[in-house]
Amino acid sequence: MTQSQSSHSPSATSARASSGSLAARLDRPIVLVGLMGVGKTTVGRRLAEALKRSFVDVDHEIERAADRTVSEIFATHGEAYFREGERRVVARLMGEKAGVIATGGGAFIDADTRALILDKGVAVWLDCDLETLVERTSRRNTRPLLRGGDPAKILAELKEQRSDSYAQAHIHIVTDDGPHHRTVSRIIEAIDAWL
Ligand SMILES: Nc1ncnc2c1ncn2[C@@H]1O[C@H](COP(=O)(O)OP(=O)(O)OP(=O)(O)O)[C@@H](O)[C@H]1O
Ligand SMILES: O=C(O)C1=C[C@@H](O)[C@@H](O)[C@H](O)C1
Ligand SMILES: [Mg+2]
Repeated sequence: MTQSQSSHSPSATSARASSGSLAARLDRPIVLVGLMGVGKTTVGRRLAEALKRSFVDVDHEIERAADRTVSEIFATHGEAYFREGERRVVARLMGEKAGVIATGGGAFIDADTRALILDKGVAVWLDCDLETLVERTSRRNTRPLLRGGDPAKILAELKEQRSDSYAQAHIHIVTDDGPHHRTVSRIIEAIDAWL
């Protein structure tokens, strides 16, 4: 979509209008949670732009601090070590100025991390169907949990195991393959209604 089409579309206009009021009223970080490939990083960055807030991706923060990729951390130190780092990074971010935070897919499953996010932030569960997750995560081989077998089966199991935890988020958004600005608008409207 071109810039001029986007700036004249009704949903882009309504995203701008409601982002103004939300930016003034919300004093907590917006924390995106949900399964691998649902779009937390992609949508989170655009949401932050719409709200003129800072954006932090927890996976990227961990990689920066460790000077290693997520895959290397899993391979060298194991998942428990990664979760500890994840908990520490989320705790630090939740104490900082209100911005937009994209978590890694497993962060909200850890009970301590989840409690912190629910206490100090507004948790938004991004959700979509399994086929879409399988297709999107197949584009890059950066997710260690999907390497141990059939990614479709692993994602189905994770969806089953994790949905009760994700459902504790303050807000639930079922996304589609539509333009990102539409998802951003829907998140802003849902937070406005929640406030
Ligand atoms: N609404 C969307 N429509 C089409 N493609 C999308 C959408 N959202 C995300 N994608 C694509 O899906 C892939 C995965 O998205 P992204 O990395 O943002 O997921 P994530 O939720 O951050 O995953 P992880 O938990 O592994 O960090 C990317 O290639 C991204 O461009
Ligand atoms: O769902 C998960 O547990 C993960 C998702 C990714 O974002 C990374 O945090 C890591 O690959 C683990
Ligand atoms: Mg991500």
